[in-house]
Amino acid sequence: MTALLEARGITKRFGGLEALAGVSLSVRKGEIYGLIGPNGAGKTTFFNVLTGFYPPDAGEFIFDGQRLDVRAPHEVAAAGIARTFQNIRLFAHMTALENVMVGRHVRSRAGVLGAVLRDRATRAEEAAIHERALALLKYVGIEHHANNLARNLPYGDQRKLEIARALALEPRLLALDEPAAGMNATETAQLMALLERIRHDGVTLLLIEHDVRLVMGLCDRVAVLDYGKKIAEGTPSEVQADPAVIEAYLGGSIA
Ligand SMILES: Nc1ncnc2c1ncn2[C@@H]1O[C@H](COP(=O)(O)OP(=O)(O)OP(=O)(O)O)[C@@H](O)[C@H]1O
Repeated sequence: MTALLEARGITKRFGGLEALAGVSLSVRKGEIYGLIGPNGAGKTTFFNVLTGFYPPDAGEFIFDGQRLDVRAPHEVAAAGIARTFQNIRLFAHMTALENVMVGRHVRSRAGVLGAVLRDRATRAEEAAIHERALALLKYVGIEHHANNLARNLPYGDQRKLEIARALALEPRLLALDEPAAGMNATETAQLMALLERIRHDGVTLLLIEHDVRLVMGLCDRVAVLDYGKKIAEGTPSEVQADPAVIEAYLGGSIA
């Protein structure tokens, strides 16, 4: 399998703190790749550097064979990478449907002028965006919430809505920061089925997750970060048995 995303020596410092110390890893096309590690290990920082929130102090990302040169978060979306956040970031006062339509507009061709003039081509594009947004809500299983305000959705459904909005960008890589956080067992099981389906439909997944059952049950490979360094990489069972990993998790088993 070829690499979709390669991180080469990614380093990020905050003052004297090295949050990422030369992290290299490679996510293959079509796999579900987990990024795990204790609190403060640098996982979210890795996502933030990947998605243009912070520039790296050293290192580079190669995406689908090309150097990823992003200076702002919207550029990474155009390159084919979408993400969700640890703390849900939805437009709380917009409906579920509108939240997904906003994501979709990044891919629209009408632009600002078209939106102002609202010519026939623009109206046709709007209708298509509306259709597609509805289809995405259905895909993640929350079409019944289309006209409800995002903030009124149950927590697990807000997480699914975030995923629908990210999918509206038609990413080749979907980066999920703790997608199961705050979910109960039923919601987590539904989420796992959804993530499998997304992968099956051709999107590569990179996810940060603390839920061990989800990581072990879903990921093809995982990398373990500890104090900004990659200390292990392999299949979930390989990593689980790695002494350095057990040590990083304070001497306990991570299962
Ligand atoms: N903007 C920032 N300014 C200063 N320090 C930061 C910043 N962002 C992250 N850090 C620090 O970098 C380190 C790595 O943080 P990060 O959030 O990436 O860890 P994490 O592995 O995602 O942890 P968690 O599992 O708790 O979310 C931490 O020590 C954190 O305090």
